[in-house]
Amino acid sequence: MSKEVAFAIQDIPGKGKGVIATRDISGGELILAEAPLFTQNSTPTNATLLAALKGLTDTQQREFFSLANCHSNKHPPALGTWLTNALPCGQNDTVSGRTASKGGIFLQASRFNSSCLPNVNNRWVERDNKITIRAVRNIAKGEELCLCYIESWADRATRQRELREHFGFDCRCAVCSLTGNALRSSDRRRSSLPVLYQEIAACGSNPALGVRKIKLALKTLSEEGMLDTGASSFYDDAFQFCVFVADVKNAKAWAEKALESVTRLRGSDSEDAQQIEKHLRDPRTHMFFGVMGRKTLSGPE
Ligand SMILES: C[S@@+](CC[C@H](N)C(=O)[O-])C[C@H]1O[C@@H](n2cnc3c(N)ncnc32)[C@H](O)[C@@H]1O
Repeated sequence: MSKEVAFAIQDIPGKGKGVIATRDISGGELILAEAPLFTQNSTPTNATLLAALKGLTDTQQREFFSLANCHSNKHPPALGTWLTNALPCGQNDTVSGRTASKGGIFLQASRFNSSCLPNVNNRWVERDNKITIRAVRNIAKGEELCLCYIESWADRATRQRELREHFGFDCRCAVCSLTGNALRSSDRRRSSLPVLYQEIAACGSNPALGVRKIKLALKTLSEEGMLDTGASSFYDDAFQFCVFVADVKNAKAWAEKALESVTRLRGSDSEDAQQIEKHLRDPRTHMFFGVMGRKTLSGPE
């Protein structure tokens, strides 16, 4: 991590507290690595939370209850505070259906607000028992640092419904504030992404079509300003299609894009990055190399 702390937690008008960059931050930079105050399985009850809180010091209990609680009308304080602040401790990805089996409360990481065009990404590092937060792009001093709490590949009405129901606020991020044609285009692009994702997954017997659809998905992400956060799995899929048909040159080109993207999002020490790096060195080591007979596809533009 860089010598100088990159952020400060402060009051943000209309959002309670939030996190502001106190200096310029480079894309991929590790901003925070923090151990949880405590963790729970992904669906705790008020009783399991109270039992966990008993194991904490008075100061830690006060710190927990000083976090935001947007569910104070619906749930007891411990559960309301958990539901407002818990972050996944494991892989959490609603598009692919992976859901973390536990969550955690973090005194700093739980202060990051949400945007549908986030500039930071969270990852749980099991080995270190810590959550890490990285910049997904260059960030200027003074910008607010935001995660995205929900699945961002959805139209505005869906995103707003989720954020209101689970986090009690009306999102006014740059994307939710679009109007007219700009909003319609954004909605169309974001709604098309989960469909493309499924279609690409079904292209195993037609890698050439798979790569064409991947290029369309990447164009869509780029137009939506989401390449930084959304492209890595598409790059990896394109790499795999090239591997199926023993297209070494294009497999390497896609793997390079995947590695660059995953490293920025998750760090070079992440399992995903290490796996891609291994295949980048020699795509022939991939278990599905050449399973479909030789063919030349295309590389990234
Ligand atoms: C995990 S907390 C984030 C930190 C919180 N703002 C605080 O004061 O501690 C989640 C809560 O922050 C607020 N919040 C997060 N993102 C927001 C946004 N984009 N606009 C308004 N409020 C937001 C909501 O009240 C939400 O329930």
